[in-house]
Amino acid sequence: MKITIGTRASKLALWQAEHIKAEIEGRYSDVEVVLKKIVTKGDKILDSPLAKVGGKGLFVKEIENELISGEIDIAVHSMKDVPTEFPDGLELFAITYRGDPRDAFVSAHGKSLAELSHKEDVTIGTSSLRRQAQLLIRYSHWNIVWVRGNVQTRLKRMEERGMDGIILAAAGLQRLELEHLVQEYIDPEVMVPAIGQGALGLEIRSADNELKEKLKFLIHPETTQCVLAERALLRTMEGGCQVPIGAYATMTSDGQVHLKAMVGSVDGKTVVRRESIGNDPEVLGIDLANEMLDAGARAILQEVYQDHQ
Ligand SMILES: NCc1[nH]cc(CCC(=O)O)c1CC(=O)O
Repeated sequence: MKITIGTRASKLALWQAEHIKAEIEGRYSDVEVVLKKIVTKGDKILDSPLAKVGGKGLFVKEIENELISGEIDIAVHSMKDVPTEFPDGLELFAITYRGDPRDAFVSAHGKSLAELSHKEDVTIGTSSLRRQAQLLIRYSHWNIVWVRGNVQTRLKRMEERGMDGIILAAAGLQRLELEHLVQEYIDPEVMVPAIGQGALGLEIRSADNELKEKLKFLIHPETTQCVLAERALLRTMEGGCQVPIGAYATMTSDGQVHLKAMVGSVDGKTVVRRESIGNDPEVLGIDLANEMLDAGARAILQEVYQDHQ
């Protein structure tokens, strides 16, 4: 049997696809997995201002089209880039084990966030409103600048533009064997991670029952429950990937889902934080989102959408 995985061509995407390929081939000696690289709209406009307002699914549409037409059988995504809605005929079949969910600080001159906190004229790069908001909550006098592109490009821009550092996902740096660049890992309480950060997701055709049967071993039940709660919250807030929303869920020792979330204004001046514990990830995410919307998140998000249209 041959299975084709569709993937973006960035080093990180390829690592993730290779990782799933190795898992499948390690499990079945009679299955051959091949990778097909696909260029997405998001890849083409990476450095344009358009990418900033990109909208939902900039990195997945072309891949989904190839799934529908049968060119590929599986799409491997970073969970945090997967839209909350799927086209007819496709589904998010598996959420795999979650790696490191944290954000990481890469420092240009070996200084920690605490050391930089007293300095004037600090410039930090990020490509996420979530990270920007959470940096400004603590360090309101810092200058936050936009860096886009894949992990390697962002590191290069940091040097070229003389920034003091950038924030990246720990999981991405670890997968690219760039862990040595991390100055510090930021506690998820201080910087709440992006929805699904660190987990991988497999999208397949809903009707492909044979493949589903074969791949069910990749499903990680605890991660799935946690990420489903985070995604229910995001969906209820109608947030794409470019919103200042963070959510991170863990399992309690008695098997419940503990969801913590924050919504912050882009300038870091207003923030709504809530947490809750429950058994049903969907209900938990939806209820917490509604509670937060009523507690000020609705106003924050409306302002973000107005400014970024
Ligand atoms: N938005 C890009 C992206 N998508 C997934 C990761 C990292 C890996 C992950 O979170 O699973 C990154 C890089 C980053 O945010 O620094």
